This record gives sequence, C-alpha cells and structure tokens, in this order.
Amino acid sequence: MSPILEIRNVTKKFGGLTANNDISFDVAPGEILSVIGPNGAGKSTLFKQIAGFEKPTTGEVRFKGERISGLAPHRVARLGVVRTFQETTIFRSMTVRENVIVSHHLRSRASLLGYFLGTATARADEAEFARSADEIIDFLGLGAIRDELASNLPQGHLRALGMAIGLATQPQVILLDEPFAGMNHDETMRMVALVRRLRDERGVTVLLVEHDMPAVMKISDRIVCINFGEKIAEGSPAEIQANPRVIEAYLGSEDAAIGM
Ligand SMILES: Nc1ncnc2c1ncn2[C@@H]1O[C@H](COP(=O)(O)OP(=O)(O)OP(=O)(O)O)[C@@H](O)[C@H]1O
Repeated sequence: MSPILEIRNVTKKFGGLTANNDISFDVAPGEILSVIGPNGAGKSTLFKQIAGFEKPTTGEVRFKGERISGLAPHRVARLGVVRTFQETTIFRSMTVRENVIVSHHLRSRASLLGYFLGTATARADEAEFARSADEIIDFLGLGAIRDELASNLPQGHLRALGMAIGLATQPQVILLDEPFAGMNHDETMRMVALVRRLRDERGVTVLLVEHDMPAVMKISDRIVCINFGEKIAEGSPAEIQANPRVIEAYLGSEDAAIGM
C-alpha cells in the first residue's frame, strides 16, 4: 500500500541551530505512529512542518503523493492533515457544542457573505454542521458536557474538545501533540482507547508526539525516535525498546526511562 504521508529528507535550521537533520520516514494509511525523543530533540519542529506551521529548510513532506510542505496550515488542514492540541483554538466563552460547530466552517461550501445573507447553501451547511458536531460529541463521549462553557472544563475534557475540533474538519491524518500530557493513569487509558477508536472506527491515520513511554508502547504500531534532530531508530515498540541507540539517547536525559 502506498504511504499516506512521506517525510523526505526534512532539514530545518533556525539560524545556526539544526532542529531537524535529513529526517525521512513513511506513514502507512491507518497506522498509529509515534515520534519520540528526549526534550529538545526536534519532535515539535517536525510536526509543525508536516502541518504547515513551519517550512522545511530543505526536503519535503508529501500527502498522498502531493507535496504539502510549504502550504499554509489551513490549506494543509483542508487537504486532510490536521494538527491538534497545542495550536487548537478553543473559544472559552462558547459551549462545547458551539465550539465544534464553529470548527466545521473550514469545510464550508458557502462563502462568508453567504452566511451573513443566509443563503440556501449556508443554511444547509449550518444544519449539516450541527448534526456532525453532535455525532462527534457523542463519539468522544462528551454528550454530558455538550452545553457546558469551555471555560468551565477541566484539562481532560479540554483535550477531548481539542480532538473534537480536529475531527470537525474530517481529517485523514491527525497529528496529536502530547495527547497524554498532564493526565493521570485512568485519563491516559481513556485517551489511548479513544485514539484507537479514531483509527479503528473512523479510519484516521494518527501521528503523535509523546513523552509517556508506557502509553506510547501500548498505542503505537510503529515508533520513530529522534535525537539531536536526527532520526536514530524506527521500528515496532518492541524493537524500539531494545534498540541500543534509543536506550543511550534516553540515559541521562530528563525523560522517564524508555522501559515500561
Ligand atoms: N522558532 C524557533 N526558533 C529557534 N529555535 C527553535 C525554534 N523552534 C524550536 N527551536 C529549537 O529547535 C530545537 C528542537 O525543538 P523542538 O521543540 O522541536 O523539540 P522537541 O523534541 O519537541 O522538545 P520537547 O520534547 O521539549 O517539546 C530546540 O533546540 C529548540 O530550542
């Protein structure tokens, strides 16, 4: 099967600092792939380039064979590659449902003027967005807090709302930035199950950056490890855990040990 995403020789320099150095790997459709590495290794920089928030200095990112690196984030998102969490905008004065409805506008067929004038297309979109928002809210188990103001939500629910906002754009690939950060064990296990369902039931390909090693080992089909901007390993969770270069990278780092 051809890859849904190809990272090809991506190098990103910030002045004299090389944050990513000639990184290449493929992501298969329907795969859950984690990018790991010690603090400052270059994981977020790589994600930003996939989602259009940064442009590679050299190299490229391809989605279904088409180059997407260098496109603006909203154009990458429209094509189906969406980054969520750290860059997600949540309107705190709106309810959960309103937030999810509003985020559907990225895929709207009507023009903004159409909305002001209340054209038939705009009205049809509105009805469809409300239906879809309710479906996403139910899928994520957020029904009980549908009408809650975002400003009242605890961290776990805010994270789930971030995912709902991401899903509103009907992504084919979703990039999750530290989805388990700050979560306790039970919350993490709920999020692990949710991410699995995203893939199993909605066919979404998932890329995640994460420091929680037990969760990474549990959820990933494959793992790519970055250290000092370079890819040092790629393989199954078992292969990564046994890889001497990965173990060495984590020794002496502030992160938890690579073991479970
Ligand atoms: N906009 C920027 N300008 C200058 N340097 C940057 C910029 N963004 C990132 N860097 C540097 O690039 C390197 C990689 O940073 P990055 O955030 O990608 O690492 P990371 O692996 O995601 O780290 P963490 O796990 O701590 O989030 C770091 O040295 C960082 O300081």
